[in-house]
Amino acid sequence: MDVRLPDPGDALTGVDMFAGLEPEVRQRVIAAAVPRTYRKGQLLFVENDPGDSLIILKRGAIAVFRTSPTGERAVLTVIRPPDVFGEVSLLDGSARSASAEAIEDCSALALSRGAFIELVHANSHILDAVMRSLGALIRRLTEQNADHVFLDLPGRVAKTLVRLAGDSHAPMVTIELNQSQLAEMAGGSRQSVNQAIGSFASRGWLRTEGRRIVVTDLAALRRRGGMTDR
Ligand SMILES: Nc1ncnc2c1ncn2[C@@H]1O[C@@H]2COP(=O)(O)O[C@H]2[C@H]1O
Repeated sequence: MDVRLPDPGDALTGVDMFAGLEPEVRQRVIAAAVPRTYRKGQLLFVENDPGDSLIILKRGAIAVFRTSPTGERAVLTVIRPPDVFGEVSLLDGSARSASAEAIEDCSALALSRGAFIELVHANSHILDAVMRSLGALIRRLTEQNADHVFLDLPGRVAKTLVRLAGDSHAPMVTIELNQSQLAEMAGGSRQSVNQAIGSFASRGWLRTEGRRIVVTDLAALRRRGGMTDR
């Protein structure tokens, strides 16, 4: 009997930017990329560093953040695999637009600027995907701007939690993020974010378990974050 095993995939499986590549080009990307590991708490780069590589995250989680002159952090996003980041400085040849820190132990592949630019020029699929990823970044920035104008802090906390829960349809979703990281993402003080979390917990929308937040009513958080129900 002919038994078909599931396709084990490769290092680029699931990464939108490299989807639809011919196998030969795909192999060239993998061959050009250098494996990297980052320990939890390790800084990958800080804003204004020269942008020398694109990072393809295979395992772990990375916080992308900016730091104010007084040292406060604003987390712009948390990258989880399979995803790519660090493309902005490679494309415009400028310095890193934000800093990146491993918030879990990570493994990744780093593609040098030269290899990335060569692939973008040689391959219309990659060019399309790069444009899609820049479009997505611009939409995200527009939404973040609007949230800061139109939502109060509990609304931003609710929306941040929904975003972190991803596309889950499960009745309960566990988010591995402590309250300071959540405050950095929602753009508020720890104290006011704690108050918002306490009020959501008292309504039965979530519960906290140490460094985790277990969301029990995603629909209620979606409504509080001004998001339309699916
Ligand atoms: N506001 C943001 N939201 C999501 N990702 C971002 C944001 N700003 C920067 N990044 C990512 O963080 C990276 C920092 O390095 P680069 O500027 O090379 O490329 C950047 C993007 O990949």
